[in-house]
Amino acid sequence: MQLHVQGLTKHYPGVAALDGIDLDIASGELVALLGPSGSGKTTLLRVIAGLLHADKGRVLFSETDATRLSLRERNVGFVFQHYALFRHMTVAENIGFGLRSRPRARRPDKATIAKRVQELLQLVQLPEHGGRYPEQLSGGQKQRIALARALAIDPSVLLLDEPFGALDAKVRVELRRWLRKLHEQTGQTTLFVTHDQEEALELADRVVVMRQGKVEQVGTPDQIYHAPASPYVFEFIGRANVLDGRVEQGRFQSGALQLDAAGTPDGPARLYVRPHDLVLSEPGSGALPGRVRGVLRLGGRVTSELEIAGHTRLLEQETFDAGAAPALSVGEAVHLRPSRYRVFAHAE
Ligand SMILES: Nc1ncnc2c1ncn2[C@@H]1O[C@H](COP(=O)(O)OP(=O)(O)OP(=O)(O)O)[C@@H](O)[C@H]1O
Repeated sequence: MQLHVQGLTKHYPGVAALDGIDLDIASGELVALLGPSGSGKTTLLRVIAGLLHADKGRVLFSETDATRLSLRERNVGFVFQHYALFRHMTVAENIGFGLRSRPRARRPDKATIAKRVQELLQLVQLPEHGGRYPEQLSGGQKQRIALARALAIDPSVLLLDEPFGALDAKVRVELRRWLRKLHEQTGQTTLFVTHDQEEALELADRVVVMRQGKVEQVGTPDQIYHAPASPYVFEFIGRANVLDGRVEQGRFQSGALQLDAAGTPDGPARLYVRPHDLVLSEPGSGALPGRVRGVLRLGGRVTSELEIAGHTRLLEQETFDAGAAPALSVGEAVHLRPSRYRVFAHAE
């Protein structure tokens, strides 16, 4: 099932939670909605689910206009961070709930429901847990059961709102890999809300970066990370070194540094470089002279904090291979060049 969102707008007093959102999700895609707190992720998910009505705009499931349909009619599956399982029901009863509560004409018989529940328990890799009660499960197991419950109704789309947000870091990482595998098995069109960049980049086919009720960029994890469309995306997605300068006739200049910046208009500009895209180079090659302020080793990663001469900003250099890391020492003079970078015009 495809999902289309057209011109969705939702205002609360003094805030545009959604400000003209357009989005097209292909059938079978796993898309992450990524943005800081308050950017409108949950509001968008709730409007798609039919839990909340937008002021303007449309939601379509393939060709069907779902804008006026109720939650039940939309037949979406959702899992929220705190959408607890029914405590008084066993795991199996929880999973079968959506099917049991269908109108009589569309309700499968008991044996069919039991078979479907068992299939789903297998799918979420908890085949022996059907008779347990939610309180007898770990946090991660509860969310896997919540996912099984959401899948039981063969939903048109699966909507997940920070489903692993309440779990500790190690379990989160395990579950996100598990979810990716599960998605490959089910092929279910899925929209996944997170404010964790790593989670979005690792899990999703495409990432939608949101900012103040608007879509800032849509792209594959690679595009979002390596070709961010704006300074906002660059700084939100990973670590960034920022250097002020100017673009003149398609070249970015900052002190001795000169780089190609074709496509960026002449005038004040900013250079954005990921810490691992900064490399040591020979002096006199138009590279930036700097001095080592500190060296931090964390496992196999060495992060060097460098002060660039003539600039107050600190740049960092890191390598993931400690063995190959140049042995920088504090106070040492170095020269640096970005191997990969983006230049954006910057209003002074
Ligand atoms: N019921 C409401 N009444 C008033 N303002 C609201 C309401 N719900 C959301 N908002 C506002 O709308 C904006 C978007 O909120 P939303 O919960 O969608 O953001 P979010 O990106 O999901 O944030 P978080 O990651 O913190 O959940 C915020 O500024 C929020 O304060």
